Amino acid sequence: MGSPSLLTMPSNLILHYTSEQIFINAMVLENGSVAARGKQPLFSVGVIADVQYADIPDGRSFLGVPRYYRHSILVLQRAVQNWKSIQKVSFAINFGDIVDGFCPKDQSLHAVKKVAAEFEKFNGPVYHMIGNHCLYNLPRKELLPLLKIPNRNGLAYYDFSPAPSYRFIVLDAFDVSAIGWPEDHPNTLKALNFLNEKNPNADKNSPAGLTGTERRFLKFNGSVGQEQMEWLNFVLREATDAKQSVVICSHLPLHPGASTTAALLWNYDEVLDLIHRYECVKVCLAGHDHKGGYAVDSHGIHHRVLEAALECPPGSDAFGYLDVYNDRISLIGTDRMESTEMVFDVE
Ligand SMILES: Nc1ccn([C@@H]2O[C@H](COP(=O)(O)O)[C@@H](O)[C@H]2O)c(=O)n1
Ligand SMILES: O=P(O)(O)OC[C@H](O)CO
Repeated sequence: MGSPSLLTMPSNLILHYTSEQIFINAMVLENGSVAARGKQPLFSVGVIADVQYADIPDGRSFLGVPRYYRHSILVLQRAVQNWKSIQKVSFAINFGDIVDGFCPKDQSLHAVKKVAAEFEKFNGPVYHMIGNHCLYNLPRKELLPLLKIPNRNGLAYYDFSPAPSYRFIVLDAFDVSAIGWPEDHPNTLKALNFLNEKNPNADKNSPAGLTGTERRFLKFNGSVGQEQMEWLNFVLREATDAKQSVVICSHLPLHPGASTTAALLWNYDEVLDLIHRYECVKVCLAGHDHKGGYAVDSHGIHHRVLEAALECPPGSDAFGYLDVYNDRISLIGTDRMESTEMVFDVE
């Protein structure tokens, strides 16, 4: 990138420009002072959710919403091209469910590798998280190395700091879950006991008879276990001490205002209680609830659930990128992914 130059044009606008980009950076007010305007982001991040690729004919969700299993990888390809064309996008986050549960099991490994290879065409790091559909296809011990997901004893939670003033936390929403662990694993047994207690239906994926937020007690969801909660508390304290703003990423949504109740993390309430003890969390991003959603909670935290790539009719798209500033994160969506401006207070 060339070194920035200063122009004045017209008389009250100050432009910084480089050979690659021109942006309005400040405006001279009538009293002669200079107001910051249209600042450059600290960094930008590509985002996509629920690709759910499978080499099978189009289908529908249980509720009848069309799903385009072969087209979704084309959406991912266009997302990667888009992120590559925007030079400021320095890394990307995939919000889980890269391959669909209907993928024939003898093709699972090939399908996961094929989607992972598309992400690798991006010229920067890609941070993945696991979703229920990933776990229908491959056990954790195969999946995590393929997606290069950092893990502790198979638990896929981690954090990273792309700039001194920011910390990203990736949760493992299927920590206590009836999918993905061996049948006799303590977390499988804990999850099955929990579902038996909370969901009276023979099909534990059915929310029939459950009301309000109880509808989340479904087998295709999961929860953050105790060890992960302790880690989350530790990272939030560290981020607070370092005066960092935190973005939490999870396949399962954390707030009922931003998601259908049937898609929520089982213990979303406990996670919210914990993050509300701190002031560092500014934005929570998720996938899983394909139609997408947005809400600001009682503590001013923005919850944005991303629209799914899987449900894009051929030729349409759902991906985006985040422009990250000190006091706001702008999601710039393409096509079916809505743009969202998330403004927050910083100390
Ligand atoms: N209202 C619903 C929604 C879902 N199910 C069950 O969940 C499975 C997965 O649903 P999809 O959203 O992926 O189509 C589905 O096969 C049903 O078993 C349900 O029972 N009631
Ligand atoms: O991505 P799926 O197929 O697990 O569906 C999740 C549901 O849409 C959540 O409401």
